[in-house]
Amino acid sequence: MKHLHSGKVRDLYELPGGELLMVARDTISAYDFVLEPVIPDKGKILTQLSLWWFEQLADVVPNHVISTELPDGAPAEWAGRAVVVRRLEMVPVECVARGYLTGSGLKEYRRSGSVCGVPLPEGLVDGSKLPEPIFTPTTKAALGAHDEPMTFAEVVSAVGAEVAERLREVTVEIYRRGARLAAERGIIVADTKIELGWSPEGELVLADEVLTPDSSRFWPADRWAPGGPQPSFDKQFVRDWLTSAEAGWDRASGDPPPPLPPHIVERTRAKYIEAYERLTGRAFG
Ligand SMILES: N#Cc1c(N)ncnc1-c1cnn(CCN2CCOCC2)c1
Repeated sequence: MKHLHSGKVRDLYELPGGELLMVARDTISAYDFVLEPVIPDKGKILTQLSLWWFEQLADVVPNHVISTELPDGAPAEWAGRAVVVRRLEMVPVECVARGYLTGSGLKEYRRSGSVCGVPLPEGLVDGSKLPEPIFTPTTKAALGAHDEPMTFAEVVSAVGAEVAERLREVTVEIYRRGARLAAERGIIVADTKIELGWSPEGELVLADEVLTPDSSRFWPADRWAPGGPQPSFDKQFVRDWLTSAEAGWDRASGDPPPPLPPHIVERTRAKYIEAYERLTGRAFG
């Protein structure tokens, strides 16, 4: 099959019939590096979580999933982490919704009191819950470049008013539904990025992955403490080890980080399984 795209953690292939095959790798990224070694089963765990969310959200927006059966010719090791999807005309906007202020949104807020042109109350800090979830779209930067924030007016210029309104409505609704369900299970979804595309029939369809720790910030709710960086549900063991004296890594050097030790790999794998089982109520395996 023909390779089309590679992201940090997933690849896209073209199948003979014109559909696409989206394959999740077991790789994990931190501090803008793809780390070594992989986290066993991460691709399968997050693919199964995303498939579950697609089912939960089918009443909000149709999705691009065709089949989870491994197509002929695909390596057996892709089983469980490869999804046959419809080929769409992707919308040229990264659709992001935020329910909490952190990362690039916090930086923009500190400079301007707003995020993507949306004015926010004074006095917010890192990790603050926003009064309402907001649509904070960005451009789709080329590989290696940074996505740039877009105001809603810029989205309108890019795709027209009606589509812009629909992008905002779908993105915020998916965030609200995901954040509410996750909160009931002890996980804060601080923000999420979705990808939307047009089907040949002109329908707006949810693509990519949805509400996974790769597309969203997952925080343990019982450790939420606004006023500084929040612990990551899935990546905190990795971040703490990489910045520990034991790792001996100088982040400012630009050198790639050292490989993760086995106990960090295993504890991180366990966190992905914990997120899957708490959210879906299903045992992984
Ligand atoms: N999903 C999807 C999809 C689709 N259903 N139809 C056409 N194009 C795309 C597509 C093309 N690029 N991306 C960006 C993110 N990719 C995700 C997969 O892994 C590689 C990166 C999405």
